Amino acid sequence: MAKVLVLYYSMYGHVERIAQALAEGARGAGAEAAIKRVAELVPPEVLAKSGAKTDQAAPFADPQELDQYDAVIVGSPTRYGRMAAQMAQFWDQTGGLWARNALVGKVGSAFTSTASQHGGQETTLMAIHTMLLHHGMVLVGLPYAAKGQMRLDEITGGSPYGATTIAGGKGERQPSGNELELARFQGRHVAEIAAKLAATGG
Ligand SMILES: Cc1cc2nc3c(=O)[nH]c(=O)nc-3n(C[C@H](O)[C@H](O)[C@H](O)COP(=O)(O)O)c2cc1C
Repeated sequence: MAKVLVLYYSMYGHVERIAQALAEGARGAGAEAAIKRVAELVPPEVLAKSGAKTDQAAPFADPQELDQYDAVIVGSPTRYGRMAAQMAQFWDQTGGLWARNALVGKVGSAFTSTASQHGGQETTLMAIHTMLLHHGMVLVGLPYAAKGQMRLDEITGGSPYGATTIAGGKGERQPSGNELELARFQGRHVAEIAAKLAATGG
């Protein structure tokens, strides 16, 4: 059974919801899936003023635990077309893992949320991919076999690089059924590939 970590940062809950769907998908493929988040860097009074969702059930991850998983799926809201500082700061503490090649050959995957439809989802996903490649991870995206990403009858996230959602300028839009289904597909796909790699000792 593959061990999958869905590792996320979410200020307003959109990325958190996609993280849950990814874990559901991974569990559906027989994996053991944990959902954890990274530490907040914004002061509590600023968070309160900005209406942040502070009640998130996921425990905080320790950067040193990443080598315990067969796959790590990394999600961050898009900030100026790249990942949030909270997520980058977490990975900036993984130099020791990098130095001993601890994540080489494990599966890495990415997901994100933007306010606007064309607000930089792919650049964020690929920035996460770059980071995962530096660790020697094997990238898994969201194949077009997940047909929901071709939909044109409604506004939808989802790209071959990973699951996404569109939150709206005030965070008023929640992940749609289609976006959650795409995230479940990605979670299943990651778990299946991680299980195959683990079975071959990869
Ligand atoms: C500093 C900052 C920069 C942002 N940059 C972008 C951006 O480049 N493109 C975009 O569409 N949304 C941008 N947003 C909106 C966030 O992506 C949005 O709040 C997030 O996707 C919601 O996800 P969450 O609920 O998981 O926090 C930005 C938000 C902040 C606070």
